[in-house]
Order: sequence, then C-alpha cells, then structure tokens
Amino acid sequence: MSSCHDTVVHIHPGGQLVALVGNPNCGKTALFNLLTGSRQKVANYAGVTVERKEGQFRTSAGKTLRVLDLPGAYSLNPRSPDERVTVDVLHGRARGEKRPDIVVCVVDATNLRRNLRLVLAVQRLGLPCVVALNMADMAARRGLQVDADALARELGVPVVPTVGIKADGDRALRALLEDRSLWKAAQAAQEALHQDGDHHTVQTILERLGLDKAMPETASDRIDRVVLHPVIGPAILAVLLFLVFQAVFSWAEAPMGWIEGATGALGEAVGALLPEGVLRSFVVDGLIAGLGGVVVFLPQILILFFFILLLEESGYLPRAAFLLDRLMGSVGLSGRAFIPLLSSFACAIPGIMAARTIADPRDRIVTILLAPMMTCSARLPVYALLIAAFIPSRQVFGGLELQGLVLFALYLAGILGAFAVAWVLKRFGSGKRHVRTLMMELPSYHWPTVRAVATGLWQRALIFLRRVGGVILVMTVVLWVLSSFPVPPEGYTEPAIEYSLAGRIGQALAFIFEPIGFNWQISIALVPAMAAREVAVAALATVYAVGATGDEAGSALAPLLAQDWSMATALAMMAWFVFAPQCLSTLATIRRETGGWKWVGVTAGYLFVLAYAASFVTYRVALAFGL
Ligand SMILES: Nc1nc2c(ncn2[C@@H]2O[C@H](COP(=O)(O)OP(=O)(O)OP(=O)(O)O)[C@@H](O)[C@H]2O)c(=O)[nH]1
Ligand SMILES: [Mg+2]
Repeated sequence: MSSCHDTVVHIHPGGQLVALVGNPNCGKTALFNLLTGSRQKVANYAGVTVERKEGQFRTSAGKTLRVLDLPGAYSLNPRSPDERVTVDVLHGRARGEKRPDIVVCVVDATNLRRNLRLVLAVQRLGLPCVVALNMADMAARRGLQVDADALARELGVPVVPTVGIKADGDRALRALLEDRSLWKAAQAAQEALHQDGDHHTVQTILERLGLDKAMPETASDRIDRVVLHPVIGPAILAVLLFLVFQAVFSWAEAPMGWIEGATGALGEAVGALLPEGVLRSFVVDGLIAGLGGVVVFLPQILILFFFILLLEESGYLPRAAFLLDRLMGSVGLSGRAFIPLLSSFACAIPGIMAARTIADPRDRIVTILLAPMMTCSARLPVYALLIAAFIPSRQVFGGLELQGLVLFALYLAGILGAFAVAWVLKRFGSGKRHVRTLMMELPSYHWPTVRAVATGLWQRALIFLRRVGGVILVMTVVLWVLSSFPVPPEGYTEPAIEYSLAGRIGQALAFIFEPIGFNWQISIALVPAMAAREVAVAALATVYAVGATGDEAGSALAPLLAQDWSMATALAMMAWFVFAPQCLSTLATIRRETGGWKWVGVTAGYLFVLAYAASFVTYRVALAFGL
C-alpha cells in the first residue's frame, strides 16, 4: 500500500530516456529503485504501480539518464487505464514525454512463457530494447537454468540477469546501460521482423533453450493447497486478521505509555518555564496537547503496517482476494476490486488510484465509491482514542481483548457497509450484471526481507510524522486560536471557551449534530477533520486542554472524554467515523481519477447521509439501552 504522499516526480525533458516495461509483478519497480535510488512501492502482487514514475540513473562517466518505471502490462492492447499508461509511453503518446530511447524489458525468469510474449510485442514497435532477466535468484533456486547468452541470440537483443531484491542485483544492467555501443546500436534499430504468432515463437525459443518442459511443483503450490483450501483457507484468513487487531492494542500498550509519559513531562517542563498567559496556553494546550494527542498513536499505526507489509511482501494478498472473490461477487463487486479496496486501509488515495487496474468502467467507479469506507490509517487514532476512553480493557470469551475486538468490529462495519452499498448498486443499478470470475495471478510466496519491512515502516513513520508536522499542526494552531479568542469580558461567568469563536461555531453547528448525540466540542472538531482525520483527535485535545480548569488541566485526553461524554455519544462518534465523507484530498483524488465533480458529489453526499443515519441509530439505540 502506498502512501498518501506520493513522491514528487521531477520532469527532466532533456536526456536519454530509458523505460522499464514488463508483465505485472516481474520486479520492474524493484529494479527501478536499485537503478535510481528511489523508494517506490514494491509488493508481491500484480498492479502495484499504476502511474509512470521517473528517476535518474547516473553513469560512471557522469552522464544522467532518465528512467521511467511503468505499470505492468500483459500485452500492448491495453485493457485497463494503468496498462494504457504504459502503452501510451511506448508509442510516444504520453503527454509531455518523448518516446523512450531504450526500453528495458523486465522479464520474470521463472515465467518466461508469458513474459517473452511482451518482449516480442515491444520489439515489434521498433523500439530498441534490452532484456533484464529478473528473479534470476528464484529461477536458480528452482533449478531453472536460463542461458542469458542463448536467449540474447534468439531474441537478437542483449540479455542480462538481474535480482531486484539484492543490493547489487542490477550490476549487469547498469553495465549494459553504461555501454556506449548499446546506444549506437539502438539508434540503428529497425522494426523487428517476426510478425507470425508470438505464441509459436516463444515456444520455439523455449524449446531451443531446453526450458519447455513442465515445471515441477513448487513450495508455493504446496502452501496453496492449504491456504486456498475451501474450508481451511477462510479460517486462516479470519484468524490472521483477528490476530492483527489484537496485536494493535496489546503490543502498542508499552510504547504508547512512553510517548504519553514523554509528552506529559514535556508539557509540565515547558509549562513551568513559561509565565502564565497566552504563550504558555499556545505551547502547552495548543502544540503539546494537540500534537502529542496524535503522536501517541504512532505505535499502533506501525504495528498495523508491520502486518500489512508482511502480507504484501509474502504474496498472501492475492490469495485473500481469491478466497473472498465469491463473497465479493455475490454483492456485485469484481474480484479486481479487492486490491484497491485493501490499499484503502492505508489511505483511500492510493486505493482510488489502484482502481485503474480495473478494466470495466462501471466496476471501477463502484470501487472508487466504496474505497472511502475502508478504514484508512488516519482514522485509527480516532478509534483508538474513543476505545481507550470508553471500552474497558478486559478479556472476553476466554482470552480475547475487548478493545481489540471493538476495533475489529469497526473495521468490519466499514467493510459490511461497503458490501451493502455494492449490493444496493447491483440491485438498482444498470440492469443485468454478470460477474466475471477473477482471473488473477498468484505470485510465488517469498520471505519478506528485513530491509523491505524496515524501509516500509520507516516510510510509514515519516508519512505520519510529516502529517503531524504539517496539516495537523496547522489545524491545531487554527483551533487553538479559535478556542482562545476573543477573550470574554470581565465578569463573564461561563467557561471562557464558550465565549470564544470555537465555542460559538460549535454551538451554531450543534443543531445539526445534537440529534446524533454530539456536543459542541465534537461539532467543532469535525470541521478541521475534513483536512485530515487525525485532526479530530488533535482538535478535541486542544479544545479540552484550553477549556480545562483546575485539577483537570494537564491530564490526558481519554479520561477527560470518559468523564464528559456518555457512552452513547462515544458509540455514535465511532459510527460517524466509519462512514463520514473522507478528507478533502480523497475527494480531490476522486475528481482527478473520474475527470469531473459528479462522482465527488455522489461520494460525499451518500457518505454524509450514511454517516448521519448510522450515528443517529447508534445514539438512539444506545440511549434506549440506558448507556
Ligand atoms: N526473489 C526475487 N524477488 C524479486 C526480484 N525482483 C523483485 N522481487 C519481488 O517481486 C515482487 C514484485 O516486485 P515489484 O518491483 O513490485 O514488481 P513490478 O514489476 O513493479 O510490479 P507492478 O508494479 O505490479 O507491475 C516484490 O515482492 C519484490 O520484492 C528478484 O529479482 N528476485
Ligand atoms: Mg511496479
């Protein structure tokens, strides 16, 4: 799952252009990262890269080549928007981009039959190309001897073995790209001749290389006999997901305690240094309470992503898609929607972009509409705060943590909500629908490398902390100003914060949110939360810190909420965050990906109605039960 903040791509219109092209999941991005020192997302399933990304490769002679990483493609007849990106680049039709000077065809050495067909198609375009025989390590481990020189003679282009996951695994490819004679030969390249059936050509090549025999059963096949078993498979999936949510609470307890202790101590120390007054309130109640209130959730986010990274890199995710395909089909969702929806658990933005891998336009729109309902990591702090404040930490059903269970239920609520909406769209949508069965490649399992997981976690931490130092900081400052000014006149008896702008705006909004049990503090927190979900936590922390009096001052947010809110209010707010329209950047992404405002309006509208209804029902039912 990639980030909310994709790396900025710098365009360098000059310079020789090298494009990496190949089937999905053959390791293009891994090689791109090695060549250019980038950190683009790599994961063990098809369709990770959906946009073109550019990097630079510096030759030892000091020349700079521009390198493009492209979405994977099975053929050059694009069926989905991401494949179209690749084909457009190869034809020189991509906006602001010239035709590549050289194409590096990346092929998966363990699956030459399918991969070579794309090489032939690229050659036919008349583009000079070289072949990177990637996954050379895996091929060797399986006892596949691919003779690079023989393959080079068959194809008539240079072939070098590469290993995308080894620090020096791109050495041969680097040497090739540095070779001046390659570029001279490239200029002279002609339209390749063979036009006759590629299937036949590939078969002939494989026969000559002695690689046409049936492959022996691999370890992956043996694992899949258990993991894809109709009964055992879903059971494993359920247990796995369950353990993840349990771990998010139980493992995070200690590190969260440290962060809480540290921010508390910092607040006290700074509070003692600064004189009583506006500056102290700004630093202690605004910055430290607001940002500290959010930073404390870093351990939980990292634990969640630790598991997601393991699942992504091992190759388990497409298996999960396979297991859930029937279920998704029964509500009218294409199995292709699985990966985009799953990516949305990190952030809806990469999820919505990953919907580019869906060929059918209707399926794609439905997936985009549902993506915001998956619980993005920005909502985790909100849930975790409410759970810590209102759900007792105790064991139920023999050993299960109640808090983890509630978190699991909130994630599940989003998924079930999405399924319900998909079902309604299928019932009342455009006429008869036949759901195609999922044709999805199951990659070989690998062990995730420590480096990949560590880099992934590091990037996650950076993204989160950048949000804290960016949008969350700005919103916290705005909220502190709103809750501190204007200062009430002498003799004002109510709490000062109710006189402030924040208090007044909150009370003005109350007529909308009162029926669903929200007080004015929540109402005011919901507005800046449109910028980023975590802001709700920082906003509540600030509003309560500014408003705190006497012995409440300086205590953590959760106990304050536990005192101030009813259980019904807390549950209603959880329900709100399951469905509420996403942050503004998600809506902006929907606009970009669908090319208009229509679907933005539809998404925001239906999510608002759903969130309001869900909170209303939750609140009323909870009240009826006397909570
Ligand atoms: N064993 C081994 N694994 C590799 C090698 N190159 C890449 N991988 C792994 O293969 C998987 C796919 O790599 P990516 O670089 O994401 O593949 P891609 O071609 O960019 O895939 P898409 O963007 O989906 O088209 C990841 O799990 C990588 O860690 C290699 O040479 N050997
Ligand atoms: Mg890629």
